Amino acid sequence: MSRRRLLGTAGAAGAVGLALGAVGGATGYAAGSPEPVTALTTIGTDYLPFHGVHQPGITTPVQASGHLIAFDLLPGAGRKEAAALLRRWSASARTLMAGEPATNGGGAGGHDTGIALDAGPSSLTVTFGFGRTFFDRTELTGQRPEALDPLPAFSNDHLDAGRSDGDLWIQIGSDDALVAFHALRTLQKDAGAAARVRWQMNGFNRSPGATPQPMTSRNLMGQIDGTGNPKPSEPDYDRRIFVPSAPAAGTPAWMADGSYAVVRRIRMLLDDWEQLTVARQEQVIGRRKADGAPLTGGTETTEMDLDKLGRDGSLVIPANAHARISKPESNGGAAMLRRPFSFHDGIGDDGTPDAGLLFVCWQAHPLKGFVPVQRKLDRGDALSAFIRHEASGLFAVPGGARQGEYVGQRLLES
Ligand SMILES: C=CC1=C(C)c2cc3[nH]c(cc4nc(cc5[nH]c(cc1n2)c(C)c5CCC(=O)O)C(CCC(=O)O)=C4C)c(C)c3C=C
Ligand SMILES: [Fe+2]
Repeated sequence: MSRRRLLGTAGAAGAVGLALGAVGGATGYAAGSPEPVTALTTIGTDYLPFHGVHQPGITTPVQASGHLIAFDLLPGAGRKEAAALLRRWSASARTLMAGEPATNGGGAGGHDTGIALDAGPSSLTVTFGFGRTFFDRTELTGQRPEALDPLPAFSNDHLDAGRSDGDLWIQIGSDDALVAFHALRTLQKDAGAAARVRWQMNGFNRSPGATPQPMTSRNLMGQIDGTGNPKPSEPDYDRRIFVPSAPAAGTPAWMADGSYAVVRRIRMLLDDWEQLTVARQEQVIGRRKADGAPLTGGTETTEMDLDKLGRDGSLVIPANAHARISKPESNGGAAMLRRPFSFHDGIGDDGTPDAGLLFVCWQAHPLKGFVPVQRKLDRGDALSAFIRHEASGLFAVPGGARQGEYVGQRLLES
């Protein structure tokens, strides 16, 4: 049974999937065994469409496993080669997100590597973006959005140029690590003679089902991280995250329904952080560690009371608390959708964990999202003493590919 058929059955309804499983559909570890075959869990069957108004992987729930990868076009590769590459990448993304084997598997004879065999789509998303340098290399400078102007330098930056920026960027996410790695290998092979990897970062989040009920994920500092994100129920949700369908003057038409991704590799100084008492850690953020509730009381979803004073007359949520400073109300309304992965790359040269946050945030314009907030954080965030920004990227992520289109077609064929 092909991965596609598996999806078609199990993805349609759990009961149907179960029924087919019972009549012998091969679902992985049980294949070839005499035991009755068990249907995929919902983690395997969960499927997100490739085609749509927006690219997947922006407002879709963050997955357990992720790869961020930037490519530079190779000498001799221009607009034509870039268009062919985006066409190949889009075809692979569509195929893999549907749970089918890769058509350009890269093994001898082009067969699929088999890394994701037996698994369902597992919420795989693949998201493509263009970096500032892409536009000169492809002689599309006139189509470069001004929103791709370089990010300002911040005092807390320790940026490694080799792990920053890039002509092209891909974000891969899946709730299965093998499905995510399979997509990574396939897309790397698709790059062929057109582009080479500039940098790659691997991340993770909590697995679905690990907690008794779904909840906001924790980061490697142990904090509930994501509470203050814009909510789909809020009237300005789309406006904050996406470029309008009819972009304003100054924004090229090909960015309609697109978004801008700011990517920061943020090292956490975990040895220092873990020296703090929980009470002190909570003062740094302004929220309780156990349940993410504001220090002013309530539950995770209760609004912070920024004016509340304690018995000693000082602010309950300190003036330099991270959650206070980063609030839209403290930044002229600037807001972003944070969709990060944690990372851990072993022990660094200094003997401390090379671990932290692959901070990915999405906004309609970086000057209305990341930039003003980071400027403010840079000046007085209590968290700054415990983190270090080590790499940075800003990418224009075009709207989703409609049926029959590839991602970026409206730019590359403009
Ligand atoms: C410039 C943007 C931001 C960076 C960089 C950033 C780094 C960073 N944040 C945490 C942990 C938490 N952040 C929280 C809230 C929060 N952070 C930002 C922005 C940046 N964070 C925003 C916009 C917000 C939401 C503020 C609001 O509207 O309430 C929180 C509190 C819980 C939550 O709302 O998610 C935590 C915890 C780390 C560890 C980190 C770098 C490693
Ligand atoms: Fe934050």
